[in-house]
Amino acid sequence: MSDAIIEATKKHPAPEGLLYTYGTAGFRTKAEVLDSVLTRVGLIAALRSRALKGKWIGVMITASHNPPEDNGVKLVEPLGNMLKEEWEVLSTTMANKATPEEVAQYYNEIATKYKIDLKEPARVVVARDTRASGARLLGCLLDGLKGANAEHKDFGFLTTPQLHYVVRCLNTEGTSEAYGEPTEKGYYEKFGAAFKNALKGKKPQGSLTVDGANGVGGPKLKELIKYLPTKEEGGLDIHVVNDNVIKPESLNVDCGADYVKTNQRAPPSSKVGPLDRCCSLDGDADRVVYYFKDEGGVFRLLDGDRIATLVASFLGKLVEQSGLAAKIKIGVVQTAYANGAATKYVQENLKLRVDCTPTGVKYLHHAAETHDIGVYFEANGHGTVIFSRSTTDTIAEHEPRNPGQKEALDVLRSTIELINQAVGDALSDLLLVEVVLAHKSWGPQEWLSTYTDLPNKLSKVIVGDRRIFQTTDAERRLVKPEGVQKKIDQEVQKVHQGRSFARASGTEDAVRVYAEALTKAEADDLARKVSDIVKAAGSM
Ligand SMILES: CC(=O)N[C@H]1[C@@H](OP(=O)(O)O)O[C@H](CO)[C@@H](O)[C@@H]1O
Ligand SMILES: [Mg+2]
Repeated sequence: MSDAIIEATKKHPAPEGLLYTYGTAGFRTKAEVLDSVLTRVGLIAALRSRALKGKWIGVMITASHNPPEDNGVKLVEPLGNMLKEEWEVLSTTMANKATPEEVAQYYNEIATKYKIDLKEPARVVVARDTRASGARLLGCLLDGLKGANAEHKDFGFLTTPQLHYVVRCLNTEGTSEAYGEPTEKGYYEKFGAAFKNALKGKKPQGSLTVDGANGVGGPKLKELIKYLPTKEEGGLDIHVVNDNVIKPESLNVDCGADYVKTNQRAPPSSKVGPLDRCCSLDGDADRVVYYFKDEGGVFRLLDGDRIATLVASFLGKLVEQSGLAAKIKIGVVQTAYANGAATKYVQENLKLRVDCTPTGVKYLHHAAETHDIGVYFEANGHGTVIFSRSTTDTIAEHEPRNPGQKEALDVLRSTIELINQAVGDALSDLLLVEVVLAHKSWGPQEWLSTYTDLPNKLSKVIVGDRRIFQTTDAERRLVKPEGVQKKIDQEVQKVHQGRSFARASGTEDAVRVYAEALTKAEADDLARKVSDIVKAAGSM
């Protein structure tokens, strides 16, 4: 075995002087320096599968919303969750081993430490987004899998959530927890049918224009549309734009969820009329944000916070109408980037509990698991809803007492089917939003009117070493460098309804500064002041 591993690793030598980290979203950097990482990720995936007695492990090659020249890779656990943290550390160490011999030695060390039987089968399922470098990197990964004598299935192009779906299906096939058919077609069939059932005869109003960020989401959505009821059948009128995957250099350029959320504007190519619903996916279709032009022609954003509040209120009502309010409690999980107005709305109007976690889906997902129904979304549009096992059982077994309860219960059950519980999924999320809007007979303006966002600003500050910025309280306060938080507090107090925090990014070499206040001018000014404080502290 060691010889095969040495051979595979030799084919893709690690560039000198680079340090790789398995961060919040796996390994992610310029594609040209990722070959060696992919081969080693293949080895880790094989070990992880063997450690779990041959369960299927997923490997997704993507750099999400990053520019076209970047790429990345992340591992998926058997039920579609993010990689266990302990294994993130092993992956980082493996990626940074200098020589093929050291790689092979470390492979064996991991096997010894975790008592992994190297004769166990290893099963790995692979997919990628539409980046030009994907094919080459896939080759590097397959070399690693071959070196570790792992069996693999290559699904070609998939969205990240589709891969998570397939992994979960493969590992639950034939059990009482079976999630669906472990194929791309199975995904479309499952979510297509759930959409139709969850609509329950309600007809979506108007049309929806979906910006595919020129990534894998566009063509996959077009495929999904074939499984949805047509407009004539009472379905949704969907238009897909920015779906040019033939030109991978256009990926995420002047389009996509990150562009819209960060710039707080529609893609320049957008041509829709007032009150037309639009949404943008990111490069691997695990994020979605909605927006529209109001009657005065002003751009209005409906971000992840909005999706969370919309969905939480809908589910809350269904639970109540089904007669289950006493048994099932809903919680909402946010990060510090959630708009203060959204947090207040959930607590005061929806009367639901809000938890705040550090940035990164794994933290949100984990916190959401403590609720009967956990609704979690990052403000940037990444999120989903998860139902505890006992909640799913309660809903499945509940006997409705009257036609009203039955009606609500039917919708609730189909809605559960419509949600990709493995991971935040832009395609499933957008169908969910459409179902909720159809049931409420709401257009985007009604959705927007639920509360008013506080004006806000997100900035990036480049510093010498971002690791000196250490936080507490779900990243809302700095503990180091000393004295910096006090200076931030002083600035926050000077503006109306001010809130601001600074934290080191987990995916970029920068410190992010967020500020919100009663007026846009105050929010911008606060962001500038706090950025100056961070810059000064970072250059000491
Ligand atoms: C403010 C922001 O949007 N941060 C993003 C970004 O994390 P940073 O650690 O802030 O770089 O990338 C993460 C991975 O995609 C995503 O989970 C998170 O929401
Ligand atoms: Mg993404």
